[in-house]
Amino acid sequence: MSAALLNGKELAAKKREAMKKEVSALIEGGTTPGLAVILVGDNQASQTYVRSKQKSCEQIGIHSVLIKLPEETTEATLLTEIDRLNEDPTIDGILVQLPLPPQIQERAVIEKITPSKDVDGFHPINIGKMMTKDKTFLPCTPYGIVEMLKEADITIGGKHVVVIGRSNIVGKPVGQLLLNEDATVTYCHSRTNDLATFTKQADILIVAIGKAKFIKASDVKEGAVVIDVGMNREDGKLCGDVDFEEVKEVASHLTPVPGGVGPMTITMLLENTIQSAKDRT
Ligand SMILES: Nc1nc(=O)c2c([nH]1)NC[C@@H]1CN(c3ccc(C(=O)N[C@@H](CCC(=O)O)C(=O)O)cc3)C=[N+]21
Repeated sequence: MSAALLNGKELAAKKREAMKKEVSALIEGGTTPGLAVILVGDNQASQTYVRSKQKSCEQIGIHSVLIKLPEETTEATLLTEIDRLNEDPTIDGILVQLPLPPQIQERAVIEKITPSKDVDGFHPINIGKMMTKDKTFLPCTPYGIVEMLKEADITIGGKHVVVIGRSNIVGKPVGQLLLNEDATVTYCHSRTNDLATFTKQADILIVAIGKAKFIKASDVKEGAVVIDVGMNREDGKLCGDVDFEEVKEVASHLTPVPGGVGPMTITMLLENTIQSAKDRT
């Protein structure tokens, strides 16, 4: 058996084509969506991601502003910068690239962003709204995963979803979003005993643990849908948390890395920014 690929790159391109038209119409009506990205320090991976976000904005006509701050920036300086952007009427979305240097508290920064411009969906108010299924900005990676499942006509309701990883940006919210879609959700993590017992029960397996090729064919039920959120660099090559060559023989659907979840993450960031511009009062 060979799994069907869940092609995130292709779906991202399709969605961005539609967004381009939407942005043109918004600009026509006098509203140019604007995204501000703040990058503190010169982490190599972060610079690459930020460049990719900017390029994507450009492609579809979103106005993007990059604010580069030095590694030694204090928390107070960053908070002041965020406040300025909170008040800036040309900015609909604010993204502070994570991780931050150790002298800056992530929590304080996320809470400083006004919830109506929190296009990452990381603010506790927006997390709360997601839990209660109120309208809000959904975190981009989980949102992108749900969009990919829907595009492939994969039923979520009633399915057993097993999530490996419990981060605030991927594991926890992706489980919550799929619960909102009536899945039965199990969370596993680094302290789970006998992990394979759980993974083998998954109809939909979401892997976000940050260990290259960690999930093998023997961990996966025949016909399962496998979503690989991993982004590991192995001698310059990008590689997921799933052993692709093995798992493609047992899964019914599988996301590649690169070209799977990653491009959808950025696409949903653009979507949230457009939504925010539409909500401008
Ligand atoms: N405030 C904040 N929001 C984020 O959304 C955020 C962040 N901080 N910090 C870092 C992570 C990581 N992240 C990625 C997004 C897209 C790809 C992506 O498009 N990857 C391509 C490959 C890229 C390559 O070749 O390096 C792919 O999977 O095909 C990867 C990683 C967003 N993050």
